[in-house]
Amino acid sequence: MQSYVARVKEEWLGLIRETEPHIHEMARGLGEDNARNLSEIFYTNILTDPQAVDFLTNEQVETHLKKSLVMWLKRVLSCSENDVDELIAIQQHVGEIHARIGIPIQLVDMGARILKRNLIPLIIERSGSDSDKIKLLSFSLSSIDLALEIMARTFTFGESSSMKEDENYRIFSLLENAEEEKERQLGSLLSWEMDVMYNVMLEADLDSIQLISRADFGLWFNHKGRHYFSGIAEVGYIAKLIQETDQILLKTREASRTFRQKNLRNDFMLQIKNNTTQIAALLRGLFDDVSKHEVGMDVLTKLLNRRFLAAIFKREITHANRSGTNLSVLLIDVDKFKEINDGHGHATGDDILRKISQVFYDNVRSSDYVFRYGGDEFLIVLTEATPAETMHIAERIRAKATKQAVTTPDGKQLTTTLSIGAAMFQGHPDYERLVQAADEALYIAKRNGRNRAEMYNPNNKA
Ligand SMILES: Nc1nc2c(ncn2[C@@H]2O[C@H](COP(=O)(O)OP(=O)(O)OP(=O)(O)O)[C@@H](O)[C@H]2O)c(=O)[nH]1
Repeated sequence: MQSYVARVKEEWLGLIRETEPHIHEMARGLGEDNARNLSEIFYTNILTDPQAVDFLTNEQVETHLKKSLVMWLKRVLSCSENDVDELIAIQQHVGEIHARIGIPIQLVDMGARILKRNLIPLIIERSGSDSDKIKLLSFSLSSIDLALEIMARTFTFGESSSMKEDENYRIFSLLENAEEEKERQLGSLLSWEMDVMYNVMLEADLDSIQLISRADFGLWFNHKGRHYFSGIAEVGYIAKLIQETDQILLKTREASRTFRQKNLRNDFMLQIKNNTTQIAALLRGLFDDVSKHEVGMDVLTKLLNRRFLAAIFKREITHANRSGTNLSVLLIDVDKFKEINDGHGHATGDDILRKISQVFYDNVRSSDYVFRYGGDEFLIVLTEATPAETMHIAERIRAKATKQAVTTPDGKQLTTTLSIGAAMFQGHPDYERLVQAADEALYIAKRNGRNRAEMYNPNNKA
């Protein structure tokens, strides 16, 4: 990304330098005179697309987005050498937001097309010589393309990492049923082994024995298992054993179509048994060792790791928008936690974090999500709770947490308090807005004396 930014900056500077000053003036005028109108046309068109409606509400468009597009157009068209760094940063920021919200790239492409198509007649209509108009057209379209390209680059960059987190979350959810999955796969491996044994004992044709890589277990392992546990050495050993087992089977098949010789039969069965036993042991180890926290849980508190925030919010925001149900967050901070650490040691601090994490966990429903957000900060996503219910849960958590005592190294009982900021989802597709609102409410809770919960109120700014 870094080298791309350096390259694109040079290109943008080149475009500005090679454009004559009076064309710059014309472009600035073009933006000043038409940005508002273009923004109207842009959103009228975009909102006819059902895909766009999932991401944009009319209210957002009216209150924020139209204005932002006006600003964007004016800035891109009047860009001077001194503005390039800032403009690149803006495009990257917008690209990041698009990725976070999960706007489909084809929607962005459609928007670009609408803008350019509507810009061309406006240039033709302007006063000036034909040659100047061609230069203006070239400068305007190139500037817009540069801006959109940076946006798209950042978008794809962000998208691929957010897709990775989606995938991690999927794997994490799957491993929540690890016990079940383990038993199923061990069963599947055993069933293949039994199949081989029966065939051998019945002196059946060896061709009727399926290769392990083609059997249910092998297919599961190659398509799913190896990805669930990717990066762990045992995965490689299992893959090798599967290959080796197939080799044994193929070689024996060649040597003898049936097992008339008893010693050949015994050798073969022993080798197969030996390999499947090893595979089973390795697989059992993999499932047992990869405890949840390594995949998605915070090690200390066993709560969700914040890297799943985006994946979970994306799903829950889509759900809330589609079904019109409530979505809310609580941002929780332990009061004066530094004093606890400093006064009683880090281990006591850790004990407190563990205890209150349990309170969070015990006081939300199973459809809610509890994240460790930072050191002594926690974030709870509440599904389908009204503002009153959200505050009720916040209050219950606050009250219960104050009753949690831990024993300090000098034998004293130590309790703590929490400050909580709550916010209700208002329809903005970018979850960071919601978290920011909760953060403002948390700030107010701290300012109003700590050990309290506050609901975000746009009229009561921090
Ligand atoms: N024991 C322990 N401490 C941690 C952990 N992570 C972060 N911290 C500490 O948490 C403290 C957080 O303190 P601050 O956020 O500065 O504020 P505070 O003392 O809670 O004060 P207020 O938030 O203003 O009430 C810092 O001292 C961190 O070192 C952890 O995993 N274990």
